Amino acid sequence: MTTDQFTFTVTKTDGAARTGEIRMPRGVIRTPAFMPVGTAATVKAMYPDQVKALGADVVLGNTYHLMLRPSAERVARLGGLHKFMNWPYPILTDSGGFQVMSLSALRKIDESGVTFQSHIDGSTHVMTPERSIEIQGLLGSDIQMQLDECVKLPCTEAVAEKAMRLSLRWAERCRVAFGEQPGRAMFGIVQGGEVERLRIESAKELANLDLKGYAIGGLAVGEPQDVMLRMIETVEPYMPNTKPRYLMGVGTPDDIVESVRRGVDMFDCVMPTRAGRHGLVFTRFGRMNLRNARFAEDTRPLDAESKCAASNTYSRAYLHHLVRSNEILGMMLLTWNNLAYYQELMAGLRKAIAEGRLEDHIGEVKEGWAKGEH
Ligand SMILES: CNc1nc2cc3c(=O)[nH]c(N)nc3c(CC[C@H]3O[C@@H](OC)[C@H](OC)[C@@H]3OC)c2[nH]1
Repeated sequence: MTTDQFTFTVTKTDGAARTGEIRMPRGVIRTPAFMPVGTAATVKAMYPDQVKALGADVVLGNTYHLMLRPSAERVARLGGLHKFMNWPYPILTDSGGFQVMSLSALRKIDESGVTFQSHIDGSTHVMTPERSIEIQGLLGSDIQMQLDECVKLPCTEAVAEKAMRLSLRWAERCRVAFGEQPGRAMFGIVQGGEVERLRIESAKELANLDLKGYAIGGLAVGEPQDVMLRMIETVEPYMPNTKPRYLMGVGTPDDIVESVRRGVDMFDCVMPTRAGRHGLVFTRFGRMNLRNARFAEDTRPLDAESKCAASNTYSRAYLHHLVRSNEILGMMLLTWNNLAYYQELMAGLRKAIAEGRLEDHIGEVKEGWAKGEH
C-alpha cells in the first residue's frame, strides 16, 4: 500500500472557515497559513531561521525570477532551492506566468506557452506548461503551481473566457508533465476574471483533474475588495473541501481575515515585506507609516506586548530615524515586525476556528485596528 506522502486534513470548521494541516516529507503547514514571499531565494531582509521562528511553515520561491537568475539548472547543480537558501522546510513556487505578464516584455502568448524577454538582460525565453513544471522540479519545489494566464482586470468576458480555457488546457499539460512526484504536489489555479459562470466552470473542470490543491488566481490585481470576496464566495462551493484552497497574492490583514471567513486556507503577499522596507508597519492597532513626523519623539515601541524583539524593544522615534535615514536596519526591523504580526494574525485565526469562536475573534481584531493608537 503506497502511503500518500502529501496529505491535507481539515481539523476543525467554523462556518466556511477551517483549520487544517498539510503534511509532506519536508514538514507540516498549519492552515490557515500565511506564506512569506521569497521571490529570488530569499525573504528580503530576513534570515531563514528568523522566518521560521516567527511561525512560518512554508515560504515562496518564484520560477520566473530563478529561471532568469541564477537559472533552474544551476540551482539544481547546487543541490536545489532548499539547500541553496538554507530553508529545509516546505517551499511553494509560482509557475512564472503572472510575472511574465507583469514584469517582462511579453512577446507572445499562444497555445504552446508564452515567449518573453527577460527584464534583466532582454534575452528571449519560451515558457511552456511543461518547461514551468520542469523548472519547479529542478528547484525541488514541494508545491508547484500550474502555468496559467492571469488576465488584468477589468477585461471583457471574451478575454476572461479565452484565458480561463487556455489555463484549463495548460493545467492538464502540467498534470501530465508533473507525473508522480511522491511528497510533492501540483496545484491548479481557478481563473475566470469577474465572470461568475466562468469561475464556476474553471473550478469544476479543475476539480475533475483530482489535483492535490487548488488556488484562486486572477485576483488581487487591483479589483475592489468586494469583487474579490464575491469571486471567492462564487467558487468556494465548487472547490473540493478536502483539498487546500490558496488565494494568490492576498493580501492586507483585512483581506486575509475576510477570506479565511469564506474558506480560504493559504495566502501569500509581498505586503508585509515590501511595505516594511518602505516604513509601513502592521500592528494589532492597525497600520502606521513610520516616515510620518508624528513619530519623531515617540518613545514607545511598536507593540510592547508583542513577543517579537523588533516590535517590543525599539522606540518608534528610533525606527522613524532609521526609515528617514534609509538605513538597512530600518528595513530589517520593520520587515521582522510585519512578518511577526502576520504570523500572529494567522495563529489567532487558527486558534479561534479551533475554539469555534471565529466571528467573535474577528470582531476583536477589527476593533483593535479601528481603535488605532491606544
Ligand atoms: C499580488 N496579486 C497577485 N494576484 C495574483 C494572481 C496570480 C495568478 O492568477 N496566477 C499566478 N500563477 N500567480 C498569481 C500571482 C503571483 C503570486 C506570486 O507573485 C510573487 O509575489 C510577488 C510570489 O512569487 C514568489 C508569488 O508566488 C506564488 C498573483 N499575485
